[in-house]
Amino acid sequence: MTKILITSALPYVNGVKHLGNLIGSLLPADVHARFRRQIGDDVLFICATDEHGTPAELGAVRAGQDVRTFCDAQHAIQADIYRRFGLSFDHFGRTSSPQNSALTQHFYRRLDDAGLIEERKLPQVWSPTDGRFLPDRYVLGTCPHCGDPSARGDQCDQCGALLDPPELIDPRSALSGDRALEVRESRHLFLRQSQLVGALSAWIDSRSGWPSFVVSTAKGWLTAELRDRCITRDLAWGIPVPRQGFADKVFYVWFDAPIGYIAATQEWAAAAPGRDWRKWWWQADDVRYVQFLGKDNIPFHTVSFPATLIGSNEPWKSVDVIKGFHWLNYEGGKFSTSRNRGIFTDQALKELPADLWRWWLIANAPESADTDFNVARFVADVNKDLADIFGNLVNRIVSFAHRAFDGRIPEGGAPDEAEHLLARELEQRIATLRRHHEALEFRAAATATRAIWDVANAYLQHAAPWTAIKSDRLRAAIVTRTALNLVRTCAVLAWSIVPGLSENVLHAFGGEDAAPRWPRGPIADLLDGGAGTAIAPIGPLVEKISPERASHLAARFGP
Ligand SMILES: Nc1ncnc2c1ncn2[C@@H]1O[C@H](COP(=O)(O)OP(=O)(O)OP(=O)(O)O)[C@@H](O)[C@H]1O
Ligand SMILES: [Zn+2]
Repeated sequence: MTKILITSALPYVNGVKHLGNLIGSLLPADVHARFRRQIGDDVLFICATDEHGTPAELGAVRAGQDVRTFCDAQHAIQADIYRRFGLSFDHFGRTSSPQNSALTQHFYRRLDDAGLIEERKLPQVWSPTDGRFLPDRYVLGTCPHCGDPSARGDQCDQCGALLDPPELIDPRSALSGDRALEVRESRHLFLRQSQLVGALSAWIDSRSGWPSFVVSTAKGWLTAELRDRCITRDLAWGIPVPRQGFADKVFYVWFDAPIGYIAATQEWAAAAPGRDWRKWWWQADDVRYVQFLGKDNIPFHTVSFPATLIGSNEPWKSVDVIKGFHWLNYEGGKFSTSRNRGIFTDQALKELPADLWRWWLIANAPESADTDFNVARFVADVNKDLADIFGNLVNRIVSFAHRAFDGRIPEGGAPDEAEHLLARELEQRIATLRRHHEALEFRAAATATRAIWDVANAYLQHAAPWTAIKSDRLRAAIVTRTALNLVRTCAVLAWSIVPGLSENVLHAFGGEDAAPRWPRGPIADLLDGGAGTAIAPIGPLVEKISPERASHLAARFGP
């Protein structure tokens, strides 16, 4: 049994996430966690909302709430959506927890003791009207690189440039619109990442199994002149900086957010007796740690956070594998939260069951390149894969068993050549599927899952128990028994990707396992077993998306 720690990039607290966020981090992490539980590994799957920083403060201002109240509500909204999407976190925490505050201050002290923190004076934008410094997104203005007039102090969404507020042209306050801004000096703390280039390079070289673009992005940051990173901000909302002269400052959100993986594990441990977070994070050489994220998060997880962990000189667990994703784009353009472009997770669930989205996203995960979401393709793929192939398979054999065998797995008859062939083929295909899951190859895992459904359909079509029953009841019995077991096996194998659909099937077979076990032992025995088991009727497993509904989706979410 392997101990597997899985974390997904922390969704920012501000607002409902879109399908791009889902496939770029949360969903593949869930599929992997489920698969690992199925093969009997000891899994801990941790996530949290990332709650500090200026977008949360500004969101609260817009909502007319204090930041804590705003974050409480936003966290609850996201937690509910992820539960309905079937994301099986062991804990979904919050970076605004007391645990994260204590731990972030601990890391700061360790880094300071190691000589890796430096105080510097920085020019910062000050608003006389607001009576405060305006970091990051508190300043709006024109991008100095592309001239876009809607750039924010931390970033230009148009050209992607990372910015500092004083660089903006025609700057104004996001709070009051004040244009009479001044630049004043303010003291800040820097994490001296430049001192750690050697250690970070050696650390990256000691890892394996990362997608090549993750490695090259990480190395790109290390070979380029690695800049020391400012880890404090002139804000009120955030984790206080325990240092003289810093009473009105907090840590920068990107300093405390990844520490939140550990803090959320502490929250998990505090929630029930007998749980020990140290087993996962402290001298945890027996743990395999896999992180899931979208490509813009790579530098923070391959440079900044490891710098914090390594710089602390303590035996913290660092990530073994970083599974990065490219972008899921939407109908030829970008998903955009600020422009409300694309399909958002709450709307998706109002339209269709979670598993339809889960299936398509995993089958089309942007693993090796950016991928486009397109409503027409989505409808066609889901109808074919889930309704025509998987759903039809289940309905045909279960309803036949009810017509011909009283809704039970029939007894009698012996496996013939067709069943032997089927068992051999399945044995190989299950091994292939398992290899893809282990290698974090999600598209290939979906393809291999669908291929098994195809094999099952072909067997059923060819062995045709509805014909056999007219002349040879024993032959019809063995085919029905085989096909029912095959359907159950298909459901078990697909569970990590489409847990809701699979559980509908497994419950009909009387299965109640929290995580249905991956097939063990000879497949031939599995296919021949279970005689006498009653199977509850299953209605249509997947309702096909009708042309009317497809037009509605296209009209609502089209380009
Ligand atoms: N279009 C996308 N495709 C794949 N992954 C994405 C996409 N957009 C964001 N992500 C990933 O989603 C995760 C959560 O991101 P976060 O909540 O911080 O939103 P974000 O990066 O600000 O995205 P946006 O600005 O589009 O809302 C991150 O790992 C990020 O890389
Ligand atoms: Zn720009």
